[in-house]
Amino acid sequence: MTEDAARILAAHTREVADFPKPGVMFKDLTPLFREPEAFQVVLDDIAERWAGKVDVVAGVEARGFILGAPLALRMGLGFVPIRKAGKLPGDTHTRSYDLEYGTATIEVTTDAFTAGHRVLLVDDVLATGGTAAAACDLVEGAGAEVVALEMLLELSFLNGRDKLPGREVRAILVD
Ligand SMILES: O=P(O)(O)OC[C@H]1O[C@H](OP(=O)(O)OP(=O)(O)O)[C@H](O)[C@@H]1O
Ligand SMILES: Nc1ncnc2[nH]cnc12
Repeated sequence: MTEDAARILAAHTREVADFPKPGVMFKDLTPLFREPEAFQVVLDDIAERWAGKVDVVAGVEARGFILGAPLALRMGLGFVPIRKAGKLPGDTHTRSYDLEYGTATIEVTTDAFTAGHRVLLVDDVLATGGTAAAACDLVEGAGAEVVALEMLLELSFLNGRDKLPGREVRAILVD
């Protein structure tokens, strides 16, 4: 990420202690999402990095949608929603995983990806890495290739990258 984009991202992150559970320091990116000029700088940074190198953008519910859909449009690509369990109609692939503050199951429809498609996977925060690892598994189980992950923020003390060996992960490291 360019220094400009990283500075803007840091300036538009709000920290909320003890949310959603005691002991968790929540990194809230809604200040970024509600400032169009700042959000555009971050989207442009990601779009320029991956232009011509990916075929589709996928994002994880819910905050990955806020980032992924405008990014995909900006890149002239389609967007695939990876949703929490029970929300998508028809046949789905499913994965369950542990979160910093609970457990979750995510799904994608079996017709979402074309075999061999190069996927850019996006979300707002990499914490334990459970969501990202499960999402990679889903995409690749569906026959597509995860080219890289754009996560905006990475919580350094949770070592989420350990669950993503060999993956290209772009994110700003935060405490
Ligand atoms: O690295 P992990 O420990 O897996 O955590 C990261 C995930 O947690 C948050 O989503 P959350 O599940 O809270 O759902 P939301 O987007 O609906 O708020 C965040 O947006 C990531 O998807
Ligand atoms: N501490 C945190 N802040 C924001 N999103 C998260 N997702 C998982 N852990 C999180």
